[in-house]
Amino acid sequence: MRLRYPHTLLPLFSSSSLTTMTTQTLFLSSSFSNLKNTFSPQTHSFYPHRPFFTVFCSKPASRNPSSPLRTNGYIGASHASIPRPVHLENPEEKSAELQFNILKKKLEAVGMETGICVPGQYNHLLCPECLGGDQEERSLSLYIAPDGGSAVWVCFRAKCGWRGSTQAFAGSSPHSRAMSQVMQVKRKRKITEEELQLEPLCDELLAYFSERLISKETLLRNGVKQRKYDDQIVIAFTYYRNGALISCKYRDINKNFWQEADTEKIFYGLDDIVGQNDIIIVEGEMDKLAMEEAGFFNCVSVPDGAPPSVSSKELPRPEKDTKYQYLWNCKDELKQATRVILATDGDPPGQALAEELARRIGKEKCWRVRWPKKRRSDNCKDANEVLMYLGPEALRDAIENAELYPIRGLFNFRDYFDEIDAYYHRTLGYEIGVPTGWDNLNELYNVVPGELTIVTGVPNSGKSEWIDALLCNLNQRAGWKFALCSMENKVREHARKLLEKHVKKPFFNERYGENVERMSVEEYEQGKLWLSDTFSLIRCEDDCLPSVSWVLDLAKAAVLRHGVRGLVIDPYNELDHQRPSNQTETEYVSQMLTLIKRFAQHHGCHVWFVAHPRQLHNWVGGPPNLYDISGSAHFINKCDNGIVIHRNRDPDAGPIDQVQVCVRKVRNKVAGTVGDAFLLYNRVTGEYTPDDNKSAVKKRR
Ligand SMILES: Nc1ncnc2c1ncn2[C@@H]1O[C@H](COP(=O)(O)OP(=O)(O)OP(=O)(O)O)[C@@H](O)[C@H]1O
Repeated sequence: MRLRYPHTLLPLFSSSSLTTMTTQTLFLSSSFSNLKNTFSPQTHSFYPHRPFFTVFCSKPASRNPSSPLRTNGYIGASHASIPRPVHLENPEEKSAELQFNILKKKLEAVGMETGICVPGQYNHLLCPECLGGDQEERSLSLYIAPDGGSAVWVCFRAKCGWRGSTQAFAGSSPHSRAMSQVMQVKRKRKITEEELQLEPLCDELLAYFSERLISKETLLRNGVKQRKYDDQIVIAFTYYRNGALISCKYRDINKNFWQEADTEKIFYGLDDIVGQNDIIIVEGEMDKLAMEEAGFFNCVSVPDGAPPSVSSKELPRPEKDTKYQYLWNCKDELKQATRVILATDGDPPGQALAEELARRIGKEKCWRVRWPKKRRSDNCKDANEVLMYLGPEALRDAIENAELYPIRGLFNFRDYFDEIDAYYHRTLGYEIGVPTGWDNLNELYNVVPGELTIVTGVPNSGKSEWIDALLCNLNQRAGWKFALCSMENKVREHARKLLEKHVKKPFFNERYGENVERMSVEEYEQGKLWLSDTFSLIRCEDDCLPSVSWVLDLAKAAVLRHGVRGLVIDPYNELDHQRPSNQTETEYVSQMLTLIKRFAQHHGCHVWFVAHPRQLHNWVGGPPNLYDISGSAHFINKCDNGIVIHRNRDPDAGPIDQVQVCVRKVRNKVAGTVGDAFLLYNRVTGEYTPDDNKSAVKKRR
């Protein structure tokens, strides 16, 4: 078999010629028929048109799964994966074999696996540059000339686009020349409408656009043309910059898109946004045309559609940002715009495109469009659908009602109106807090979900007792359930104290029972049910101290499993407070309280956190200050409510069962105000009642 060098391919293998290679020249070349005749049977499956077309065109943008040009454009080349032997019988053939082997070595030197490569065909390989991305696609299309003496390749992954060519021998004598260097070529062609043989749209295509409500005038203004490919007429969208034709994108009857080979990717309609303050970016040429029908000329379309999803990676450097080159190469036009309206498709890829564009343009000047409903259930997908289904007025409305592009962490009150409405109408309940159960204290303190109350007081002042009594009241009034992390309490002691308050009878009648009737077995059994139903216990079974995050994780589980509305952590010093050596206690407390507050807010759970005051040297028996809390002033700074529990121990100063509840801080005026309320403590049942003799409440806001 004789291998003949196809003269149409010769220019490919000089360093400059690859850039001048066009789809058209390859496509129209009469030599393909020669090739076909010459290389049978090896090339019997070699498609003269489509494969060249697909190899040397940029990646098509269509998301149509049936598209033969989709994703990697390899449809015509799949047979290349079947290795075919090359039979070389005479000296010329041996020489061809030699140069093919040299060529293979060169290709292997740049990382290509040439084991299954066949001359005269398109071979699918793993691209050594990008390794086929996450999917490890065989995205490199390698064409080896039928004589095995030269090769040209391109990677079809938009993010890679690696392309190049090489030949076995740079000169005439294979033995006298060193191996030529592998070249990478990324230069862009200059094109003209004449060269591309673009023609005015025929009546059939005008009718096609007319059905989509795109007028002839709009088509003319945007230079929409047609072109013959094979026997097919395709739509040609011309891409101009400063009045010069830069590229052309084609669309066939099956909605396959492809771009003129080796031309720059720019926005479609780029000249329309020059000097504009407001710019609209859409996802396709049809949408750009639709925008014009609605009166928006300041609109461009991206040249190659949307990505499947938002990239999780950092933004690449502009020169490496292959897919979005069209943004970088018109950055001046974009820079002068003060508002960029992203009117991409409403589907996930369209939204991913909006996000990718916004990431690059700067979200602060981006707006986004929500497409209106097409029918009762589904929304219009894009601008052209809005135009077709709802008309130009609706399209104008959609653009005029574009909303600010969301920026993570930056909100408007509007974003919270549902929540604020619920607050105003008090539909969630407890918006103004649950009363404590003691009328005099209710004027000062009410329990609001999601808040943090710090409770302090000197040792034995009755902090834990008072909190338990409060929980019992809240359960009785509002049915709240609680998670208890009370490290100092034995479980049975804690159960006793809670049951006494609930049943209002002593657990025992010895000593403190004072001949008051003891709770009956029935009452006790019922009480046990109430205990189990109302409280979840957070306890560290082993000897080590629990950390705050450990407690909060379990509290979260209690919220989700049992619907608890309150968490008690009693006391602070029984938690594990190991901190890094470079962190002060103040910093640590601040961070810890932030964690607790986040938990409270996120789960709408009120947290009572008991903290002891530091040692009071000259204590004269009065209530301590919140600033006396050991560890940090952050306790008072960060809490929503600060309460000091104090009890009188001097019979001359007043009744010794009197408890002073000093409300020292109330951040939320809806919840109460600062002041003191006096309760009387029942030693037998642990209950508290308002002290009627001391009903005056001091308010010192
Ligand atoms: N007003 C009061 N009159 C008399 N005894 C009280 C009063 N309040 C609490 N007590 C008793 O004081 C003891 C300690 O109460 P409690 O555990 O609630 O105090 P505390 O402030 O939490 O203590 P600690 O600082 O040790 O954590 C209990 O036996 C309780 O019955």
